[in-house]
Amino acid sequence: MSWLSDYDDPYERYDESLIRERPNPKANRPRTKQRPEHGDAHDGFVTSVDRGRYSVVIDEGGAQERSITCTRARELRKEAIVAGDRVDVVGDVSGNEGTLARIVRIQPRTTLLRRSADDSDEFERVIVANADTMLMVTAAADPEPRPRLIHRYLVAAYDAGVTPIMVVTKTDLADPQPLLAHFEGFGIETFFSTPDAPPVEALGKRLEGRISVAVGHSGVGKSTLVNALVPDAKRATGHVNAVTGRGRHTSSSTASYRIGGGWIIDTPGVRSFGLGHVDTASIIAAFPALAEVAATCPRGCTHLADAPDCAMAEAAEAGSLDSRLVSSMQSMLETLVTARQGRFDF
Ligand SMILES: Nc1nc2c(ncn2[C@@H]2O[C@H](COP(=O)(O)OP(=O)(O)OP(=O)(O)O)[C@@H](O)[C@H]2O)c(=O)[nH]1
Ligand SMILES: [Zn+2]
Repeated sequence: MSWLSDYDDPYERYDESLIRERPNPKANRPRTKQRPEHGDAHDGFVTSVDRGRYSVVIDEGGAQERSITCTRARELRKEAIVAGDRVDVVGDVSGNEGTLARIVRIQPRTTLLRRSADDSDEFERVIVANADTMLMVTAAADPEPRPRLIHRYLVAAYDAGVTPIMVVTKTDLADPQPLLAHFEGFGIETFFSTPDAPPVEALGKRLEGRISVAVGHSGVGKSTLVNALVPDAKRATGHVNAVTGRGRHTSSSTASYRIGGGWIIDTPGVRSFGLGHVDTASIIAAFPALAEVAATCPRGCTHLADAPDCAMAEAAEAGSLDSRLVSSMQSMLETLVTARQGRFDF
């Protein structure tokens, strides 16, 4: 069979029934059972996906760490395999020129970052698996910050159980505080970056050992930041790199960079974050204190600022909930509702 018939959308389609079944709402469990003949499989980490070919790192962190190219077993045809996935691999795992191994199993995921194609579309695509951190890059100016785009990132992160952290670049050009005021209630860990002082040390330490997914729209300085954090990342953009598999399709493919014992996954899949699939309750659940109060809201409460008898708003008023958290949440939910109504887009 030609590999062309195994073509993958880079943000592969995902069978929603899998999500409904998963016991842990923040992750999914692959359906495929490990077959006995794959007992000798190797552990791998998927760094990029390109047209049915997967770049997979074998012996991660070991003396023989290497990147190999894989295809996937026929029984996994309907499964989305994305950067960040940990997989079982069989076949020729030498990584020698021209060799091709085979992914036979997706290991259970801790998180799954998803998006829908657009805000009215409930069909989900998987972007990145197993990320524990979302590195949101935004500029204080040039381009103008887009608080509602950041709401989108946050919605996707909270929904997936991924911790968002923010890097505000270009603080040499403008005061970042007005932007940050939009999210102050969420208590997001924030770093600042200028060309003279990229937060290499502090951020490097924060990302050490993590799987981080980098998001940010064009021009905010994401590449500049990643290059500062990962000195050989630049080389990775110029030619096909052994670890990242990044090459010809630099602008349209996912790249994963080593940072300490962790990874930064930079993917174009997050440029547009359709929110059609997101359920309000799963975002509120990211804040247990909020979720507890929201459970006592009138049935079908939107929790928006104008919602009648919203327990969240009442608790903020009474001082039993952080009013900044409630107002940040109200404003983020407003973005979600507005987006769903098709009243704005990016
Ligand atoms: N003044 C200032 N300029 C910056 C800063 N960081 C990046 N830039 C400039 O902003 C421009 C865009 O930076 P990039 O790193 O290419 O931005 P990007 O987010 O990767 O954008 P794409 O490559 O389109 O995805 C470049 O001209 C950078 O030199 C900063 O902190 N301050
Ligand atoms: Zn409410």
